[in-house]
Amino acid sequence: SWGYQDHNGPEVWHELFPLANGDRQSPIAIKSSEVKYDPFLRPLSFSYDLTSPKVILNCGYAFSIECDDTEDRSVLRAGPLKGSYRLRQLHFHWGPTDDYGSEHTVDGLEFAAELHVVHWNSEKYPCFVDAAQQPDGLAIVGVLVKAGEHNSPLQKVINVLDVIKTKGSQVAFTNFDPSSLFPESLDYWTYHGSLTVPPLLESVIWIVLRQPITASSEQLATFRSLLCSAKGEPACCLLSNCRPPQPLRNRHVRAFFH
Ligand SMILES: CC(C)NC[C@H](O)COc1ccc(S(N)(=O)=O)cc1
Ligand SMILES: [Zn+2]
Repeated sequence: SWGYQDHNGPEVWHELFPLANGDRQSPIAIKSSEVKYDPFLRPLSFSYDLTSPKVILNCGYAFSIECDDTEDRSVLRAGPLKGSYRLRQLHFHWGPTDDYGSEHTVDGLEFAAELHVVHWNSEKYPCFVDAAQQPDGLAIVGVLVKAGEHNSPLQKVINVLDVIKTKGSQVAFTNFDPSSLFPESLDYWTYHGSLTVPPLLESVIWIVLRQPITASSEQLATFRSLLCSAKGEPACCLLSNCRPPQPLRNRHVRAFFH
């Protein structure tokens, strides 16, 4: 199936997933000189319940912290959004070295990694899978990660990665506040895009925070020690799981700040 190697990576995803060549694909290259300040955009408002996260899972193409989204306990509101979006999961993308690995880029700058905090429109749709089929179904907060200082809230996540080395493994993971990974400034850019992995559904209101967070080189190296192979298969390290920027086509990026 699809992955991030030459034979099954982003350059060939269109063979199985025609949306790969769609007109609202993600990620994109953000050019700060071409964004438009929108005075009608509001500050982001989120309220996360520490007990929403339940398990951390190696899904083969990343690791994700899966949350209990059976009720509105952890939600994202305001910003560019109409209504309330419920927290579903959070995960990271990274590269083979600290020199690149983010999915969104800013003025040609690639960051070492990128955090995605995934929410779905629980006011309009009954569940994540339905919402993921709708143009306003998902809201994903993207946080750029640059190599630098050790990140202590992130260390809580990194400490369990050795227990979920192989694809399909999972372990309990709770009492965690996803906003502990956010930078101090909630300034953001926003645009309409897609999932950045197959099925590449064009259902995402992207909210990319301007201020990166940091992680140490050692912390970033731990991401790359995860395996995309299952237990008993020949070991294959997940060295990179970032999709390159996609054509902007007929889209504008709006800024909350100016
Ligand atoms: C049935 C489909 C919707 N299943 C989707 C699957 O759970 C993966 O969900 C996701 C969710 C978010 C992202 S990203 N990188 O755009 O934030 C990628 C895949
Ligand atoms: Zn992602």
